[in-house]
Amino acid sequence: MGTVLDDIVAGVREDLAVREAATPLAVLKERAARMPGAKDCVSRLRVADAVTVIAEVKRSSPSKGALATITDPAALAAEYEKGGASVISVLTEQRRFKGSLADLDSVRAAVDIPVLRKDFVVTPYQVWEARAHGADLVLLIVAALEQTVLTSLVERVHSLGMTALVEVHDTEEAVRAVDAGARVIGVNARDLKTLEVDRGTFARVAPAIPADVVKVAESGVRGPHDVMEYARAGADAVLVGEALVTDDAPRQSVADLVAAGSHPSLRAVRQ
Ligand SMILES: O=P(O)(O)OC[C@@H](O)[C@@H](O)c1c[nH]c2ccccc12
Repeated sequence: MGTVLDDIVAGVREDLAVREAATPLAVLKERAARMPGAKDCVSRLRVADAVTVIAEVKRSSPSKGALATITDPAALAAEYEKGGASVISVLTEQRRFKGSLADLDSVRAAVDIPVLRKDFVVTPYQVWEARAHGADLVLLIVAALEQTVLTSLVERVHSLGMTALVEVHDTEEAVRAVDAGARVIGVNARDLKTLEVDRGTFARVAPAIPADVVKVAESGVRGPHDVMEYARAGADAVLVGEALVTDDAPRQSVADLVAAGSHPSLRAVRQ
């Protein structure tokens, strides 16, 4: 029996085959060419004296099941932006996360800040798709990719002007991400093979990431306190989903996380 990650990727490949049959790569490339260029993300994610916030549009997850209905992802994303989010993450995986490329389209049209396509990207077709739908960043998960494939996908993302957010869960994967040319690395506190969350993961893995690479702490942020913990461990940004989609006042909650990320007490530890 495979891991949760194997199961998800198998489903993603099936859905992908359907889209590939419907929309040839050449058509996607034409659409991508007509899109406004991707926005620079590194400078927005790494800001002096502050941890930035990536706020996620997420309906459901394999670990928790249904989280929120989110009938209007554009409206939610606009709230996140007003609260001070630096980037919006949009889950586009359909089976487990109940996302879609249509969600990406509506969020893209609703906000000015960069948008991340969050999916299980395993082929160049999905990278073109991300650009054709206006994404500025693309998630690439090291645990789901062989090294040569990872390297070529990072290159493809960067060659289309987008930024790869390369996700790791341990030191070995962090080294692979760096070798593959990642400029932004996300350390996921959730193990995608078991779905368990360990908030200590970031602090253990961060030392393996070079100083010039942007460090994102992903998953398990419950509120301002966790943002400050991740900040003290050296995070440049945090990626938050569940705590925001299950909140009645997402704009205020993003604002609270942003405020925690620039709390004066963090200056001394972060210089
Ligand atoms: O909902 P949380 O615990 O705040 O986590 C958000 C985000 O990190 C999580 O959705 C995530 C991180 N890496 C992923 C890879 C695929 C799907 C989802 C994810």
